[in-house]
Amino acid sequence: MTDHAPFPRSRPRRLRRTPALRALVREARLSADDLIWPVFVCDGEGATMEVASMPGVIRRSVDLTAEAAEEAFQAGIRTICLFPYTDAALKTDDCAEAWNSDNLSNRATRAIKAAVPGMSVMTDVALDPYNAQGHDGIVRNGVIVNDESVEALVRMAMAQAEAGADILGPSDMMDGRIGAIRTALEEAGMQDVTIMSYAAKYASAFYGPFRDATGSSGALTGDKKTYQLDPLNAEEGLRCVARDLAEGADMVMVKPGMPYLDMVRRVKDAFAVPTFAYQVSGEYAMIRAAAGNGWIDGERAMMESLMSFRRAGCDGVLTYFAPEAARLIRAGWE
Ligand SMILES: NCc1[nH]cc(CCC(=O)O)c1CC(=O)O
Repeated sequence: MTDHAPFPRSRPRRLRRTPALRALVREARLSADDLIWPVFVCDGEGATMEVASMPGVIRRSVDLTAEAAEEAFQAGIRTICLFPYTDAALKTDDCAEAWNSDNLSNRATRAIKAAVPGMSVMTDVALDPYNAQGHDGIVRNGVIVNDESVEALVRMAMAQAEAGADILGPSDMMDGRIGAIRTALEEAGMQDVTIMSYAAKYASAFYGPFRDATGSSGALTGDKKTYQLDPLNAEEGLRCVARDLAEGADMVMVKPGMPYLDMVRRVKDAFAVPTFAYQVSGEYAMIRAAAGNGWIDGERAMMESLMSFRRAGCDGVLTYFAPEAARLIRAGWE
């Protein structure tokens, strides 16, 4: 970096004086193209359910999800990510509902692709919505077994790809799943399906409201520390990113978002690949709760948080704020 001239030759405030000058030297931009909207899908028709710990977020039945996708598309959102709220009766130890071609997530994928062909659909590859044990992998005698879980994840991923998913998002953190899914896609002639790997995914308290939203918090026994990363480990996160890229991931993700922006920057600098972050449910809940209490300006805090992802090096962000932020961007937010 070049040294700047000493004061008063250098007066950095010169470039901050007017909106035009500030815009001229702005380094990063936030556009609706950078936003991926995670949505919760529930059973029924014309049905909505509120999520208590995520004010403003609702679960929608498949028909209303397709409608919401259409509206979001009008606002500029071009990728949507599906999470099913699965009936407890469909949760089993073998997680078979995960690869049912007519499960909620696959029905929603087809409905969205039919209603809004230009919308990219991303799906979640992990067994937790379908697992009686609430874990992302199959549990045998209290142990989350890796290789058997990977086989199940491959079946799940293939069902999602067949339903028309554009982006598969393995969020399970089992070893070897990216390679196994990539191989299966190639063998099935579905070589154009993309994979966004949840590569550096940490064992986080910030997922709490999400587990309520998908109904997996009740089922979960214990924690996810044997497969999700230790929050203190940065190098291990980088190794996971390297591994997932070597196995065939097209894009990688860091998760959660705001407490892990250092990881975003390190991943982007080290690998120079499409890099994403997930601003998770707990981050959303914090901003909403503080805003709801009048303690912060919710709109400005939302936009600033999203801009911080871009500054840190993210190509895009998964955020529950996506439609709201897209509308503000449309309206000329600076
Ligand atoms: N495979 C589970 C999954 N996929 C996305 C999230 C969290 C998203 C959020 O908190 O918004 C989780 C939760 C978890 O790992 O327990």
